[in-house]
Amino acid sequence: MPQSSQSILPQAPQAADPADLAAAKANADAQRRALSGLLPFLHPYRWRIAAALVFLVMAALATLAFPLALRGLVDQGMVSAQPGDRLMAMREHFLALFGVGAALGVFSALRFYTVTWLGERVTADLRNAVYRHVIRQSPEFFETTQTGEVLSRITTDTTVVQTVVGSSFSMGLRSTVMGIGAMVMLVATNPVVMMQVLGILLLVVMPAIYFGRRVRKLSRASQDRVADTSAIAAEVLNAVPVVQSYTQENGEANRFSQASERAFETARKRTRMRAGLVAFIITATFAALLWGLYEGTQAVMAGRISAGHLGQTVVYAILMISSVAVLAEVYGEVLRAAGAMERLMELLASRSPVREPAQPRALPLVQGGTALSLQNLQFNYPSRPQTATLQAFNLDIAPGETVALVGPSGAGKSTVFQLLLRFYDAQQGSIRLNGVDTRELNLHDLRGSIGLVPQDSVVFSSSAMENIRYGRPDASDDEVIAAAKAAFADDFIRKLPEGYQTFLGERGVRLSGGQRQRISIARAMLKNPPLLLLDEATSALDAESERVVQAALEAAMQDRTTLVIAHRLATVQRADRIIVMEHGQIVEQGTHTELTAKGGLYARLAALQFDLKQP
Ligand SMILES: Nc1ncnc2c1ncn2[C@@H]1O[C@H](COP(=O)(O)OP(=O)(O)OP(=O)(O)O)[C@@H](O)[C@H]1O
Repeated sequence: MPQSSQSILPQAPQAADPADLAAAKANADAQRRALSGLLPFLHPYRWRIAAALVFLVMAALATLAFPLALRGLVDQGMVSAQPGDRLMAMREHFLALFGVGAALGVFSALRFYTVTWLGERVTADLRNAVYRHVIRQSPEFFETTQTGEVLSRITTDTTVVQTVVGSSFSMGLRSTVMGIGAMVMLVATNPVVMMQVLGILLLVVMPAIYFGRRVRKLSRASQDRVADTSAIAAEVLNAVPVVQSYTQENGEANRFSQASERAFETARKRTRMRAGLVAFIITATFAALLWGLYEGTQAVMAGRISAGHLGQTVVYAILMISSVAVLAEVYGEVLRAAGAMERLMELLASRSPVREPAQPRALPLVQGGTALSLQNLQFNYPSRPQTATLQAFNLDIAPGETVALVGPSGAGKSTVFQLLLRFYDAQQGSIRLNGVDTRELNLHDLRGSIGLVPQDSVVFSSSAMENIRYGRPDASDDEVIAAAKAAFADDFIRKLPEGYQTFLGERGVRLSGGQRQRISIARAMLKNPPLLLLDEATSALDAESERVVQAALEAAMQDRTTLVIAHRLATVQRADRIIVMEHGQIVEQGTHTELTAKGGLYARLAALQFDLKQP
């Protein structure tokens, strides 16, 4: 877009504007903050970094020694009086040149290996840290951040950082060492040319810094657009059957390509900015070199310097100016990484609103289940602060009791589970497990004592054995099989092509709904928690599957406290107590018979849902 290049140039005269200065400072600060976020990741490898530096300096010194050896060859080797001596001297000089070349080769290889290793290592650590952090975030985080976006951050953003740590950074350092080395050599051999070259360098560096600000912003924007495309792809790829059944393939493909086009457009702007910079630097460098060569040849012809001296000066000047050119390029890359790092740091800085106590209390054990006490709960989801999802909610459950939660859709039944697991904290009131407030417990202890069988059974892309073992990773094969038997899953698992070792496909696509549920129930039974939360599925199971799933659930409820969001008549009838919820409140409670006799909401729901006649 024309405005991007035009908008930079007129900014210069306004630089004195305090708002502009403040913006520039904030920008530089953001850049520093983003990059300093890398330091903790580099720290463990400081000795490798030191080794890389040594290799780098050695390689740079070898490069710098090359013009010296060349000068020796030209001025001494070639101009010796005796032809025999000349041959000897030539051989020595060529040997010296070869030595320099070999040193350059070896040290460059060592530097390359060490630095690339660092890049890969630091990126892997960064990826792990971001993933480790994100996976601990509360559901609230995922309400605003799409999974595809997180994936893109973990993959593409870290790859940008990798380019810098594993390559640009070392290129930058090498160029700095070489640039300074060449400068020192130039000062020693030709101070006048040196001053002139320095002047030209200033001309090259200043616009680089100027362009850099925009490059970083555009880099961030470009990474954001790439993340948008990932977010769309992740969402749609998880729902391909729905997309196809609504024949929305074209629509979805277009939505994706629009997002990709936006990503391309931002990348194009960023690249054009950098291309402008490169054009400027190369032209300036060429002009400087040609001018230096012209001056040099004049000096040789006038006999003021030797041909070897000129050759040496020209090589140093090329080295120095090309170092600056590389540095400008590296600077662009570093800014790009700062853009990517900025977002990664934001992810790493996000704190879950569900805080763990500094001094957690131990969860006391109670025989036969967990005693639950929900007192005066008042809760609204953070994204809907005006709507109370639960209000004045009081519920006490004795150890071993089976309590069914029923009520119309949206009454807040699942919300009770969310609060029990402490995915959210209630604004008022308390939840106690065996007398201890859940906020005083370690999240690991709290959730470790609860088994959840969600409505949508989650099956991971691994074998049946591993899927069930997820409930207790240290369980033996026999224990897994016992849990599968208890959950009525053993039969169908054995009939799978490779029995317990059968790969179940991503999200368990190779299983039926009822089979997935039984895997999920077996997993919870293997965990053997004192408190079980069951969210019964209403999905259309055939009568046979329904019967086995029901049997599996009943087996799971033995010897523990169970809270079940009940949809099945059988569950409701067998529950010790039924809690009827409406608009986030308990409106009735009792047994099936009591509530049916009462003729209230439950009786109406039962008549509708369970096809019962109203009393
Ligand atoms: N993450 C969320 N953010 C905002 N509101 C939410 C969120 N999750 C649920 N709600 C709202 O809270 C209310 C209670 O939802 P909940 O899922 O607890 O109902 P439910 O009784 O389990 O319903 P169903 O039987 O349909 O599953 C609903 O109005 C729902 O729209």
